[in-house]
Amino acid sequence: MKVVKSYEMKEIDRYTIEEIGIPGIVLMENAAMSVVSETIQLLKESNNVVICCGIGNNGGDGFAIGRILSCNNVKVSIIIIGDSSKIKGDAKINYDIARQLNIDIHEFYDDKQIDEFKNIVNDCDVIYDAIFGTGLCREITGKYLEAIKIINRANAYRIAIDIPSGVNSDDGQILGDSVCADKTVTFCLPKVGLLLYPGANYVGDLVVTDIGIPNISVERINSHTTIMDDNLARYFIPNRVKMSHKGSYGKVLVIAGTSKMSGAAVLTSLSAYRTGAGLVKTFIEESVSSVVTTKVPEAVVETYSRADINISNEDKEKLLEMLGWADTIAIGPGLGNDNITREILEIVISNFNKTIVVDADGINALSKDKEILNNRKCEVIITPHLGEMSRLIDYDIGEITNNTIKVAVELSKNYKITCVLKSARTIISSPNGMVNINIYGNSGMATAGSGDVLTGIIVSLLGQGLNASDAAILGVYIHSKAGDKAKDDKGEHGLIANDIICNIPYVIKSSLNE
Ligand SMILES: NC(=O)C1=CN([C@@H]2O[C@H](COP(=O)(O)OP(=O)(O)OC[C@H]3O[C@@H](n4cnc5c(N)ncnc54)[C@H](OP(=O)(O)O)[C@@H]3O)[C@@H](O)[C@H]2O)[C@@H](O)CC1
Ligand SMILES: Nc1ncnc2c1ncn2[C@@H]1O[C@H](COP(=O)(O)OP(=O)(O)O)[C@@H](O)[C@H]1O
Ligand SMILES: [K+]
Repeated sequence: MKVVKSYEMKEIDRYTIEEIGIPGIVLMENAAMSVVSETIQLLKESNNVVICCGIGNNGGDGFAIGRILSCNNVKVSIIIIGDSSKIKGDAKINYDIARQLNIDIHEFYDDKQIDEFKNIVNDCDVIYDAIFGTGLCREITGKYLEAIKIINRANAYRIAIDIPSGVNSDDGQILGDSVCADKTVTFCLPKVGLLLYPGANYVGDLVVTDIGIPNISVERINSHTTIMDDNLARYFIPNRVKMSHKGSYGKVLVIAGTSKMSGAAVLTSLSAYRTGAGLVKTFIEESVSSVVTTKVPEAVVETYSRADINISNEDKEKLLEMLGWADTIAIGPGLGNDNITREILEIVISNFNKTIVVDADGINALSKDKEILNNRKCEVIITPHLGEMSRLIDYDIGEITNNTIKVAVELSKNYKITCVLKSARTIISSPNGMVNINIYGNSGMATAGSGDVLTGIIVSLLGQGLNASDAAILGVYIHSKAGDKAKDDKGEHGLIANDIICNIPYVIKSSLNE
């Protein structure tokens, strides 16, 4: 599904109204009706509903919602925040209708009305927030800020219209403060700001409604941003065919684990199998290879020595032979931050001619020498968390956190690689500028080894024939849905990486409706 920024949504509206000829007032009516149909059940127990309206079209939606609810015998009060004499266009039409119907309308224009505003808001049990929508364009101050704070303190259920007032629809930043909604009803398509943190914290349950905008208005918008949803996932999952054998589903080479972190090799190899890989070979330091043979008996284990500071000629030969065997490679989890890791990475990148996933210590090696990336034969997916990204591009973590999409896109374009920037809202960016935002997962997944599992899932999908971008997007989806299933079972606190692995098969099975 496409995700849009404010200017893209405005262009969709403009085209629909000006070129197709559906009047704006019709869209506003559809928008209001869709909000009422999504929320009327919530009003059953409610005695007092308050609609806080700004003076733009978001406020216009609010006036129309007020009228529809009032016609359905719901007790409604409308409070206009701002100068009502400035209301114009479609919003003015709905404002005038509300006045004609004698709906209870108040104004919060200056400090003199603040007590009245507080009393009305504190007395209600449901608040519709129609102060600002996609037109919010600067820091919120004065009475608007005051109003948002009062709304958030009220003991009421809060429903945001299109977007919580205060969230920047383009990047999820909070412009001063924002209404903290229990539910957000957004129109036509999700806005980027609803999905990224911190904005996502203010959204509550998100519902996207159809307001009668034709597909053609949406299709002509060249949005670069998408989300993977449950319906779409099944079309990405690689097929299994009856006439097949283990070689049909990918020969996956996992280069991971050292004596300090042998478990990383176990997690990555096992995840690759659980995602459907036919054959997984694990290349690991000799002294800890028995950990893999014991914990993943299905894996074929090849060993090398880390006794010296350089990789031996014999081990290099062994590695080159495996590069000829493999369909795809994952390199980095628990591999150690030393010269041998850098050497192995360099050998892989400069000799292998298919697609690889570089994670963890593989990324740390790249941070020290990004030139390795420019001298390559293979396609590369890298999967940094925010700290690894900070080391890789030498930006402050805070700067990366506030600009996840921009930073990932830049890296993808500069090095022509697929970037999976991992966080609570993982961003997947492709060299062609396309971006996918992952909306699933939970804080239980912030646990050691969780990233190793993701690497195993992505490399497995590569082995089964997906291209880099699809493997990264579907891999992140499967990982986070498996994390969500694990959370349903165990909660967030005790969730460990192994629980994510156990749930991979069930996510794939339920996506395929098997
Ligand atoms: N178009 C359509 O077909 C449809 C659109 N729909 C609805 O329209 C919404 C978009 O409406 P919109 O463009 O009128 O913007 P909106 O969010 O109401 O805000 C603009 C007002 O806020 C003001 N303002 C901004 N920032 C401010 C600040 N920090 N502090 C104070 N003031 C600030 C700004 O003032 P100005 O910048 O002019 O001074 C202006 O007065 C959209 O989200 C959806 O709900 C639906 O009905 C479906 C059909
Ligand atoms: N709060 C969260 N919500 C959703 N997903 C999360 C959250 N915290 C971490 N994750 C996910 O868990 C994984 C953690 O990976 P990483 O930091 O590399 O772990 P490790 O290095 O221990 O394997 C990433 O896929 C990340 O997106
Ligand atoms: K709003």
